[in-house]
Amino acid sequence: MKLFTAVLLSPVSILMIVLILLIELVWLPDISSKVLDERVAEVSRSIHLVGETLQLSPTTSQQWLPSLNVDEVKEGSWRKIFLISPDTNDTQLIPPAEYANGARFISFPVKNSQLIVGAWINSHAVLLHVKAPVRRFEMTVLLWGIFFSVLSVLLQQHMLFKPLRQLTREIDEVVASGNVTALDNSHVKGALFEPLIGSLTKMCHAIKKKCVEFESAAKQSLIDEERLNKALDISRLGCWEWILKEDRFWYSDSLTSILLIKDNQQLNLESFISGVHPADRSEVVKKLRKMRDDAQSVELCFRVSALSGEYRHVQLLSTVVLDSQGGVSRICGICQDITEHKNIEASLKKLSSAITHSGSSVLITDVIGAIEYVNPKYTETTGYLLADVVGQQPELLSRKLMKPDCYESLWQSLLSGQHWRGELRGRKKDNSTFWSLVSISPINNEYGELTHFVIVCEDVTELKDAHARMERLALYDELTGLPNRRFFFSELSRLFEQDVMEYPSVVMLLDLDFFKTVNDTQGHAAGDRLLIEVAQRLVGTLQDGDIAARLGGDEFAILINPVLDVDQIEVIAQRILNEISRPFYINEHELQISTSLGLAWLPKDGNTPEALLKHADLAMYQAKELGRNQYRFFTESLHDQLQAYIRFSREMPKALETNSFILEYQPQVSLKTGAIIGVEALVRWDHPELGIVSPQRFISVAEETGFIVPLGRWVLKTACKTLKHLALHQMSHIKVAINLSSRQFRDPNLLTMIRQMLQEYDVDPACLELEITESLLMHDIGLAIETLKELQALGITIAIDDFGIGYSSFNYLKTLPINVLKVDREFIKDIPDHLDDMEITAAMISMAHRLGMTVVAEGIETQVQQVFLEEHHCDIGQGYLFSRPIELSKLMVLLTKQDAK
Ligand SMILES: Nc1nc2c(ncn2[C@@H]2O[C@@H]3COP(=O)(O)O[C@H]4[C@@H](O)[C@H](n5cnc6c(=O)[nH]c(N)nc65)O[C@@H]4COP(=O)(O)O[C@H]3[C@H]2O)c(=O)[nH]1
Repeated sequence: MKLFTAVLLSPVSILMIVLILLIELVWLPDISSKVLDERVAEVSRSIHLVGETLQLSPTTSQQWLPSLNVDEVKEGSWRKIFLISPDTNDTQLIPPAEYANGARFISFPVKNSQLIVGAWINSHAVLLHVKAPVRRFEMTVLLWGIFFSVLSVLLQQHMLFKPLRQLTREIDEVVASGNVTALDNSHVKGALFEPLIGSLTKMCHAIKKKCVEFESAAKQSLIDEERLNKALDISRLGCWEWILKEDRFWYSDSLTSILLIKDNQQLNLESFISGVHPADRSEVVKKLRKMRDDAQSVELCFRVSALSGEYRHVQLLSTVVLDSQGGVSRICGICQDITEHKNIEASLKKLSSAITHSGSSVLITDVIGAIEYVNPKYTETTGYLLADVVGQQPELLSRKLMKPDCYESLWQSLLSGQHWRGELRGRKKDNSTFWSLVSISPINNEYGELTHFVIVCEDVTELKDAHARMERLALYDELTGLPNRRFFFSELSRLFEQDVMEYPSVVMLLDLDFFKTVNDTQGHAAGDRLLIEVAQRLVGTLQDGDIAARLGGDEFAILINPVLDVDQIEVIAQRILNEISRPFYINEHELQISTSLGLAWLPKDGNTPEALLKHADLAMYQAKELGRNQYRFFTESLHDQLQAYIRFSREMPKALETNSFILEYQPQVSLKTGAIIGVEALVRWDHPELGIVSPQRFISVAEETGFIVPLGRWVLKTACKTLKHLALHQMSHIKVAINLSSRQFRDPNLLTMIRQMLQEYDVDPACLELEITESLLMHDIGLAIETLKELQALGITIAIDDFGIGYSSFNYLKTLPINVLKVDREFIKDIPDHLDDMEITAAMISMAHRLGMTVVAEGIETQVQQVFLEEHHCDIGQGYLFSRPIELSKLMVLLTKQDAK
């Protein structure tokens, strides 16, 4: 069909069709008409000849010939020609008789015998004659035309369309593959297309080149876009546009995180404003409206907040875009996250305010030390305003007021970029000088170049004065003016550092007997006065070069170095004892005290200052134990005591765990009835190596180490168990007294512990007696009284132990909540030999009774003592005369026997 159309539409076919159409429509009709006319003329001539032949008068004939009506009738392809006599009006058709040359001649008689000659000419036959060669010609032309058309179409197909299709396919493939340079022309045959292919290839290369250019431009544009986005991201910047007509905001991606909005969130004025921090909203709305209404560009700083509570500071810069009528159509601008700037600004503000309001003077100088800034504190301290000193070098850094080596080291460290700190002297506007603790820090810029110094000065003039005072205080006792413990210790240490000691030295330690009581009864001022006078007397007993120091409280130390005459030491010691035991007159009161002296030789009695002092201390305690107002030298046996101390303090906690402590009970007998009415619980230590150890050996150690607290708890618990045991055996009238040391008494848990114990063992508090000593009351008398009252409120009885041996005073005793007074064994033991003791004992019993107290006499060993006490109405007796301390089982036997009586 395609081929047919191609052939039909080929130029040859069209030319041929035009030619045939011309022949058929123009030339053939014309020639046919001419041939037919010629034939008619010829037949007319024949008919004429027939007329002549028929002898029709030529005239006549000629007359009628012209009038001969030759009627041409077209009837089918025939043409009839008639020759009619002029007179004849009536014509009758007579069928043709003869044909010749396409004409049929007829003759037929008509009315009046006249002849009518006629002829029919078969025009079809005539024209056929004419058309036949034409038709042949046309046929020939048609055939050749078709031939050439087909040929041309085939040639076109072969030479034009096929390569063209191939080329098209190639181009399609290239287009599909996108590889413009890959045009393969090997399949495209025909020289016709070579220029085209050449041009196409060129075009491809040109396109390729353009593509490459385009691609690289596109790549570059992508890179540029990415860079731009990165730059926007890094600078925390975004673009935005407010399309007013639609009330819609367009914004760049980077703004999502800046404005804390969701990805692709549609924004209009309302939703945009809803993201603004509530406190900033009204201002933002006002400014945006102003922009819109007044076509003004504005700059806005505000906060945006997210639902999470997070908020950021942003800065909005805008410009208005006008439409053709001059109205504002859009507002566009940029928006930057300035949170960090704001934070930095805030911290800078803080820093600046801190510097301005700093309590220290702050100066900022340039790199050569010229002042650029001073804060108000500097002005306050020195009197200089910024205007007075700007551009000048601070005096602090000048050579004038600094030692040369200090100046050198300061500038050396500063110029090497290091911080410097030290004390410098400055000068005020009034020319007076002051001391500053100066801290100088070099400031580098972002390139690491030294640009400034920040100098912070603390006025330490007062501090320096105080320091000097403190140094004095650090080495000297403020009250007495004597060297203090530190001074004494360092002097002692200095001696130990000597390699060879030509002469020995001696250390004396002393503390005042009953000083605490003086303090409590006469007041602290009197106590202080006493200490001052003691110090003066001590110094008075010594020679130049000897050191008397106050170690603290009522404790003094003396260093005699060197000791040229060993025998003289005892003389000095005795002199000291004498001096201290001389009465003191303070506030018009006569005070009599004594002291106990402990002496240790250097280097014999200690390898270190600590050991030497410890040994002198031990000797002093021994002097105290031996009755005070005496001196003792350190001996090896004292050293043994020290060793025991160390050993006991280590072993006691374990002993408690292994139940190595035992409680014994010493009966207390009513001197009226002779019946046992109570017991004193006394602890012992059943030591695996030492056997039964007396409390006199370990209680002091336990007190010093604090172990007395758990040990005391154990004693109380055991005593409560015993009380419960006694109650079970119907002996609930028997009281148990336990000793309470001062360390236990200061334990804040004491009351709670006692309450719990009483409750746990269901003990009647009235059966429990707590024995305290006077020394226990010395620490904080107010607190002690309060505690005792609380214990009494529980129903517990309080007894004061060892009464009479201290600075006991009935005046003082009456203020205390005490139920029982125990007269110490010291007063009993020498009855009846010492009249003094007997008188004192009698007085004590009598006074105690007046104060409503029960009196217990300790250490009764003889009948005489018992009788004496009974005579003086002592209530209760305790001592070996009645019983030694015994274990519970033996006590039970004793009590059972008594009950049986
Ligand atoms: N020469 C002689 N001595 C007599 C006579 N009658 C009693 N003694 C002894 O005198 C001491 C009386 O106890 P203290 O004055 O409370 O003196 C007690 C007390 O202060 C303390 N102590 C004992 N047990 C405890 C305790 O559980 N806790 C506390 N904190 N201290 C305790 O140990 C000190 C000594 O206790 P002990 O060695 O048991 O010595 C007991 C006792 O055995 C006598 O007729 N002649």
